[in-house]
Amino acid sequence: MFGFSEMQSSASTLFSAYASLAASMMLVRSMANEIIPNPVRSYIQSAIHYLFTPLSTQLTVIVDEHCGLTRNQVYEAAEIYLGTKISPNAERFKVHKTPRQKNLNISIQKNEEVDDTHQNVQLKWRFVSVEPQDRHTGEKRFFELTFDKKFKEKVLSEYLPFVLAKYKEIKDNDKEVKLYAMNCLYDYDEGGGGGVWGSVKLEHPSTFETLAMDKEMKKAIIDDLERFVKRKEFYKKVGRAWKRGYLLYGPPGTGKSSLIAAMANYLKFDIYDLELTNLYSNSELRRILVSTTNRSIIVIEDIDCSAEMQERQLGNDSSNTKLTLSGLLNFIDGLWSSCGDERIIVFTTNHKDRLDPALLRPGRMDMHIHMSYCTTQGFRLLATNYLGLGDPHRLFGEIESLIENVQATPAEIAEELMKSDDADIALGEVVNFLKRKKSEANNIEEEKNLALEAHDNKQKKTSGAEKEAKRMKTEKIANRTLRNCMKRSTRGRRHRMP
Ligand SMILES: Nc1ncnc2c1ncn2[C@@H]1O[C@H](COP(=O)(O)OP(=O)(O)OP(=O)(O)O)[C@@H](O)[C@H]1O
Ligand SMILES: [Mg+2]
Repeated sequence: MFGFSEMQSSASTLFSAYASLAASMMLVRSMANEIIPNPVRSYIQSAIHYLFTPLSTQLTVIVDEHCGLTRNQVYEAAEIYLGTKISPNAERFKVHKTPRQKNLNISIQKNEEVDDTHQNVQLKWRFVSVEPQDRHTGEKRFFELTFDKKFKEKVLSEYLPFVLAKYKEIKDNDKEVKLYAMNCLYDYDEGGGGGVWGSVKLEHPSTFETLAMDKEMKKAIIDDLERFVKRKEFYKKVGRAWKRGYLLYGPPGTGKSSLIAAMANYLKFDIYDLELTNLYSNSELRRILVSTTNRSIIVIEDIDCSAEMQERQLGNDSSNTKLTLSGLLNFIDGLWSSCGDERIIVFTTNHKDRLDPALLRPGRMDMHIHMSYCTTQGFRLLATNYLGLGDPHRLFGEIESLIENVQATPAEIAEELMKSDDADIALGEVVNFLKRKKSEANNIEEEKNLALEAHDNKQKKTSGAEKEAKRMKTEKIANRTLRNCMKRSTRGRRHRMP
């Protein structure tokens, strides 16, 4: 057993040992502080810290709201994307909408967390907002994305691009398609056009579902559009401007303008309606085209009527002071592509045969689309759309056999179908209309035949003497032309003689 005095002495020994150890430690530390330079010291400290801290398997990526002065796209994408991932158990979230947006936007609250899974990778997002430190700094907002370290590559190369693509999809869905026109009283504050163009919301309800046209042609157009929007890299690789040209031709009322609206609604591209008759020079045309935005359809309706533009001259002959077809073709051929991407150019005409051959040259307009008179297939689609018919109606057979022999446009058929909600009445109107049209066509044909017959008879009556006089007159003219040509060529040779 230890007595009290023994215990006292051992405690004091212990204390003095501790005191001397502490003193030597302090000495060593102050010596180390003096001998070992600062950077080496902090390296040793962090190495010791690393050795004694349990290894974390988690990695956190910070997605700041801004990168420099511009907004970080990944942040914007995360904000919108996470709105679609809010769990049903969430107790709070934010909702907002601007006048130009179609749908409500949902986003997460400060310090809220959202779990996500992508190809078996578990991810946790957290929205952090730091209050401003002083008057000069704003609120700092960012997302933290945490996941297992071993998926770092997968998250960076697959998951985040996936979030960006989803964001684009959501934005595109929310986008309002606009129709821009020049020198009109539309809203000029909408941006996109630098004051040259005014815009209104495109209210045209036409879609590929409502469009009556050859099924295969319709599919070919949709496939072509889809291929076009997906091929950014391809166009870059082959050094071509990322644009596509369509020529739509056919009689009035066959759906050319409706097809353009369907394309715009399908791709969510804005339409720029370019009225060439309002333009007077190539430089004006260039200015107008440069101020159109990406992801748009530039439309020139009735291009055959615009062909006269070649005649319109202003001032002298230099290429910029008059508007020419070649000026327009230069832009189409990609000279202006450096200031735009993802453009579609559409020309429409009622008379393909009247177009300048330069417009029809291969490679200029990528697709020539014929919008034809209503076919039986087209009629079925219109009847289904307008009357909501599920099964074939008893009048279909009669209408279809009439349609095969009459040139009626989808616009005309649609007008008849609109006359009543009652299928029997509306389809009866279609039958009457087609019959009327057929008899009109027969009458015209008859009149034409009669006129031809009369002409033939007149020809036959022309006497032999008259024929001989005509022949001699033609021969005289031919001889005179030949003499003139010979005179000119002799004169030309004389000039060139040394
Ligand atoms: N192929 C079609 N499918 C569905 N509806 C059509 C079709 N063609 C015409 N229509 C109907 O007729 C209306 C007029 O057609 P649209 O303006 O598209 O014809 P267009 O070919 O552009 O005529 P134009 O040569 O006179 O400009 C459309 O609003 C639509 O209701
Ligand atoms: Mg039209």
